[in-house]
Amino acid sequence: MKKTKITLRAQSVTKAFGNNPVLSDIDLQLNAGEWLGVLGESGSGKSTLLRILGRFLDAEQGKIYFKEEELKPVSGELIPGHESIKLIHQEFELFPNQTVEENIAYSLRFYETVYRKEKVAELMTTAGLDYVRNQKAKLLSGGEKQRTAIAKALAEQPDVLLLDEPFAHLDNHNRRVLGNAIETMRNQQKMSCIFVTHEAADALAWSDRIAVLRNGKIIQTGTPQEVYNQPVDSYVAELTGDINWLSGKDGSKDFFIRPEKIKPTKHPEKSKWQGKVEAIRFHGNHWEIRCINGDDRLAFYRNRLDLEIGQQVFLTYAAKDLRSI
Ligand SMILES: Nc1ncnc2c1ncn2[C@@H]1O[C@H](COP(=O)(O)OP(=O)(O)OP(=O)(O)O)[C@@H](O)[C@H]1O
Repeated sequence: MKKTKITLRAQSVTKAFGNNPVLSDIDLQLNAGEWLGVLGESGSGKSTLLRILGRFLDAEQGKIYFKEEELKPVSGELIPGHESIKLIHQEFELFPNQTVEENIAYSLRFYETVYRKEKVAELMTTAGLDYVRNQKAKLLSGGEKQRTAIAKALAEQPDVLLLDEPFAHLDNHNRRVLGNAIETMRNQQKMSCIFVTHEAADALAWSDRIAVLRNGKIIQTGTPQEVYNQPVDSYVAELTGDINWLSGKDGSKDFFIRPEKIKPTKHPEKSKWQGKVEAIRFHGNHWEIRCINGDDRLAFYRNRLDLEIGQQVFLTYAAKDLRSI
């Protein structure tokens, strides 16, 4: 069997700021070539974890390994960080008065001129930055800054890229441009990446594997499909998407089901739930139909609008799609 190569590993990492415990007993590994999304709410400890992994902050307990090497504490070092690990902070840290091209070229300043120019041109094209190559960094939009920072980091050909909320504050267009740029860069430079995000959609779309962080603890790791379809608890279920709760035998809300697993049926005798349409919401690529029956509510999705408010609906689903937690 092929052995998985681990690029970066956190072992039993614990961190507190004063009396505030921020990370407890974190075990995490990043495999070679893998994109790992750390998904967690604001304040769950994501940035702290990245800073420890990037060697900008020391853990109180625990160890960090890069490949086989145990990393030494940062305190006492003149320059934090690690030459093979690049952390891109939320503030990007570009040279504000230098152009996009100059910012990227800086990372390659020790290389020979012809190679440097070629590499900078290639990175700018990949990151979709040609049209702003002569723009000063301080005048760039958030998305352009983010792409410049990533291109600048990639110029150094790190083994590991650590991205702190890469899609934060970006509109849909810029998310797509950045996403495409990341995809291209990812395919070209076989590097590993950990990105942290509070957006489930980003974690689901861009990760090979997701680690869910809650109050400084990793409560689930798995492929996006595993985390979405087999969440370990209702917290992960609700963090990663919409759910409907269904009553168990004693009336408690024991089961949940994703809205996309529910279908209307024309055969009342086959239905497992019935009610009236209470509200209809348009989400662009689907309609959300919200139904009510007494105190119970259920939502499901339709890709065309063939129901109206007040209409009686009979709904069905497969037993395998019900999850109990
Ligand atoms: N240098 C620090 N000193 C004291 N407390 C800190 C420090 N850095 C972070 N914290 C605290 O640690 C906790 C976790 O912060 P962290 O920035 O890691 O969370 P996060 O999940 O990245 O949040 P966000 O998504 O809002 O950026 C927060 O309560 C924060 O206030």
